[in-house]
Amino acid sequence: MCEEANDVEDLEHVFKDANAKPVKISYAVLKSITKNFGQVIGRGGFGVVYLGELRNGMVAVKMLSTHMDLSDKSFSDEFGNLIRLKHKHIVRFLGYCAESQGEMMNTKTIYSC
Ligand SMILES: Nc1ncnc2c1ncn2[C@@H]1O[C@H](COP(=O)(O)OP(=O)(O)OP(=O)(O)O)[C@@H](O)[C@H]1O
Repeated sequence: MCEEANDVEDLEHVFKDANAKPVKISYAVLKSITKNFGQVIGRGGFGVVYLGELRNGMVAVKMLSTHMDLSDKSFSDEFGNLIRLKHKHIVRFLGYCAESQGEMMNTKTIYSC
């Protein structure tokens, strides 16, 4: 359904092109732009939000809590809705990551700016 952003340049391309469609982002890219999830900018009902830095701007990276028992269907319904949202008063959804890796086992991440 989505193109893949496997390196930071791919994501920077999506960031600068307002008409670009949201992409599937690799966990390595999220880890890199958040400097290993080093700076928390907020906490919500479903998880923690981290600062991500691209060369052309800053983004918010929302990581869903591992304690949430979210089925794959609920997760894909959620990002399916976010992909369709487009409004001047709503932050743009750039993409999502659904990889389980190492210390982030079973974590699913949504990424927005
Ligand atoms: N795009 C963003 N830019 C800047 N700060 C953000 C952004 N998104 C989230 N934050 C920060 O992170 C906090 C938590 O965001 P989050 O979206 O998780 O909140 P929420 O409204 O509780 O959502 P939910 O209940 O869906 O988890 C916000 O209150 C804000 O401080």
